[in-house]
Amino acid sequence: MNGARAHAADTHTATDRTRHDAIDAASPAPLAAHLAADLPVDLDWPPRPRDDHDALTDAGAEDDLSWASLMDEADGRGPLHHGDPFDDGPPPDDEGWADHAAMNAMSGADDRLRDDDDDTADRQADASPGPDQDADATPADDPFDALLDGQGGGRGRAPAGAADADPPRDAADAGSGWPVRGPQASTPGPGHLPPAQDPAAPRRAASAGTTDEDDDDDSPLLGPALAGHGPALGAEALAIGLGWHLRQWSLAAGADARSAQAAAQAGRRLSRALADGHVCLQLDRLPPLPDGAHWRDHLLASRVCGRPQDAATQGLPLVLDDAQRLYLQRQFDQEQRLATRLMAASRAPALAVPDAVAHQLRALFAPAPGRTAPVPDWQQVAAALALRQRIVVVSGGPGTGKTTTVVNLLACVLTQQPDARVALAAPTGKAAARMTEAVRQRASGLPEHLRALLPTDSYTIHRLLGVNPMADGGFTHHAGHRLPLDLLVIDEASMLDLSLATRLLEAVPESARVILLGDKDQLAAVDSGAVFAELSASPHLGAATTTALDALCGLAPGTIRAPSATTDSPLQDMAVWFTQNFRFAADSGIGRIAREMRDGQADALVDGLRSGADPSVRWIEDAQPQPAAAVWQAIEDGLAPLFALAATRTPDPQALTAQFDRFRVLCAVREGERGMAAVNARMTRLARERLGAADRQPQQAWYPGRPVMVLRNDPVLRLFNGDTGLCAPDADGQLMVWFPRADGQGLRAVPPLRLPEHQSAYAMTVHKSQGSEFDAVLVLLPERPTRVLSRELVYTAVTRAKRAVCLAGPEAVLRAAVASPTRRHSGLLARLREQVLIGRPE
Ligand SMILES: Nc1ncnc2c1ncn2[C@@H]1O[C@H](COP(=O)(O)OP(=O)(O)OP(=O)(O)O)[C@@H](O)[C@H]1O
Repeated sequence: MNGARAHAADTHTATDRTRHDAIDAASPAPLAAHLAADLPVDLDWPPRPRDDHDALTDAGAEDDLSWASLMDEADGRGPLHHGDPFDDGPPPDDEGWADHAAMNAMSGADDRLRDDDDDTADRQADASPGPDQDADATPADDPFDALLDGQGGGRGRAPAGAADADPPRDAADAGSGWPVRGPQASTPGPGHLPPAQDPAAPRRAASAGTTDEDDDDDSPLLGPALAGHGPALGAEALAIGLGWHLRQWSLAAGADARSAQAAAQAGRRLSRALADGHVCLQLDRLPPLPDGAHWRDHLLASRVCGRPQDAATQGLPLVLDDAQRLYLQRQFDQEQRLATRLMAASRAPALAVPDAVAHQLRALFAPAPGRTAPVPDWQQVAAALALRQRIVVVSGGPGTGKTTTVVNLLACVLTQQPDARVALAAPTGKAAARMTEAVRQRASGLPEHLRALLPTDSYTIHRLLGVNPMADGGFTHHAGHRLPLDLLVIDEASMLDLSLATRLLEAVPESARVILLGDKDQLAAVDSGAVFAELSASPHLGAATTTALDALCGLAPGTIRAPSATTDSPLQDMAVWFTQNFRFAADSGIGRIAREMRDGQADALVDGLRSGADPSVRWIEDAQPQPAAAVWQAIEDGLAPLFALAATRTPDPQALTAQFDRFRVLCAVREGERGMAAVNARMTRLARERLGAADRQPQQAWYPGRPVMVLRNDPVLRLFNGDTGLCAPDADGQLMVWFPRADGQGLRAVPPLRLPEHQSAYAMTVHKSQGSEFDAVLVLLPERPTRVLSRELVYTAVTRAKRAVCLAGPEAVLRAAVASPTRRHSGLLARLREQVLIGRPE
């Protein structure tokens, strides 16, 4: 996740472990004994890790669906006798089977695995410092020129045969030139965290003495049986576990064996679909059952699956709606709650806009002298809509003026109500900090008295809601205890998954305005759902609304005509699209390739890349398993200024951070020779060589200039999954890790030994880069098409770049990505339509 990964991973860890325990405790001994009698001997365990091309909901994925094969599949019976990580021994009794929390727990565990899928820590093999090959190398004057023209000249190449062994951390730290400040050594000062009580201490104590690499184990939920097997296997184990539990529950409830088996199979596929970001499983995309049997009939006979409209089946673990969508109860419930909340906002009467505010709206969006604004000005339309409506969704690519619009909207709202309680938030700390800074910059043209009223801080959504493991749903603020707000702006809202979007909107008072900003063409949330894309798919404005907006914006009647919707959504008067880019000219390199990717124009994209016509875009065609020398060179050139700064006597944290934000390697995948971990490992070696060359004795885990990304939320330290920091000495010469402050003003220091789980961050996955921007990026594609590659992924990657982008990979992989737009199965629109029927008078 997310981000998300922007999920409260720490919070979830505890919760999910509890749920997992509940599942284990729920195993019924009598059933297990009964099943043991007919266990197959040739079980597929451990299950085959799914290969890159396994489309989890692909109808053709498993076509041998004879009843015998269904019975024999590793749907639960296998793991029971082959070291099933879910089976902790003889189950105590069968009472727990009635507890469908166990099934929801599977869903929660899936959520966590999505997080791990993206977050699996760095298993880097650091190198001892090698011989000084090029100590005197000076970085290119402008690293991006070098990156783009490929004229790096071999600076700082890692020496062949450099050892890959990491020195033992403690020993190395003790003998190194850089002291590493631990929790006790920390002296509070400006920007330093106090040596506070640390609830995470027991967890860290448990891993005390481990190396960074040891810390990176990503399988706390699954236990030793799956350690090191990677997230695909973990997700598969969860799917198997869910199938197994459904089958047991179904049999225990008196269902016939075939229906129980169908429930197990469907549950297993549903679990995989959730792990792939879908909210539900489309039954009509599954291969037919043998003997002409219907999935639906068997599922409804399985006694673990109910229809939404049947009160008697409420509380069963599976829900099957009339359009063949199969859900876990939890996701169905969230979809229904979100639809209810959205429809309530949509039905609320429009807010009155006083004349003074309308006047201000026209003044703020007046074109600059000498310029003609497009008619209508969609920025103005969006702001006008947000003055009238409770929830507004603004979708636009980078640089289309979303922040500018919000600043002007805030100015209008604060004119009307100077004491309005306004909050800015985003799914990640980085995005939140960027928004604070962008709002500050865009507000420079506002009158001083309005500027003074603008928020000076942004929140991560978790911080806004208040992560609280003891509270209902894990947050302090929820439907029963709403946020004290009049207006909430959420940036990077495309990263919101169904669960977080539901909780967030439920926690906002119905009287408040919510503005969701994002880009519908970017990657959706790592977890289930694509709420932002679904809400922004329909930019339809009703006739009454366009009439009112024309008047508010001072336009002639009939001027505003919304684009046609791409879906038949019952929501209207909610979404606005921004298409004009004010940062890049329409024909600029980055803008052009982003548009071609978004629109699926692979031929034009490849032709443009090959031509090399635009100096801001570079293409390194590279189809080998190992990145080509030119790719490594481009990466080294991009990082050379950071290494050079880090090797100075007293590297300045602020300067290092600014330099680090200028260039990033974005990888589509984590593992493999072209994955994030491999790039991080190689760049770590290189960094150490450079520091060694500068006589900085960098054998330790912590060295100046080491960038790290936090992988687990730590509310006490106010560090969240995805936050990046840089290691640099403080005024006392102690190595600290420096993170941007939430208010975007400067940095704060955290002692390295207090950090929650983290990894080096020279390279990051594209998923993790959402919400961040860099001057230049190098996008490293894998050698073959993989399941994670999509149009949205490459679009998101290139739009992280502000000045220059370098794409490296095989043409076939790029084409395959552009030809693969993501579609997430969900029933949100169906739930919204149901709400329309519910609200319709008899
Ligand atoms: N209507 C406009 N006319 C001229 N320039 C504009 C207009 N709107 C925005 N800009 C400029 O375009 C740039 C990008 O604007 P802004 O930051 O608001 O876009 P954004 O969509 O929020 O971008 P990002 O998604 O990257 O944060 C800024 O320099 C801003 O001043």
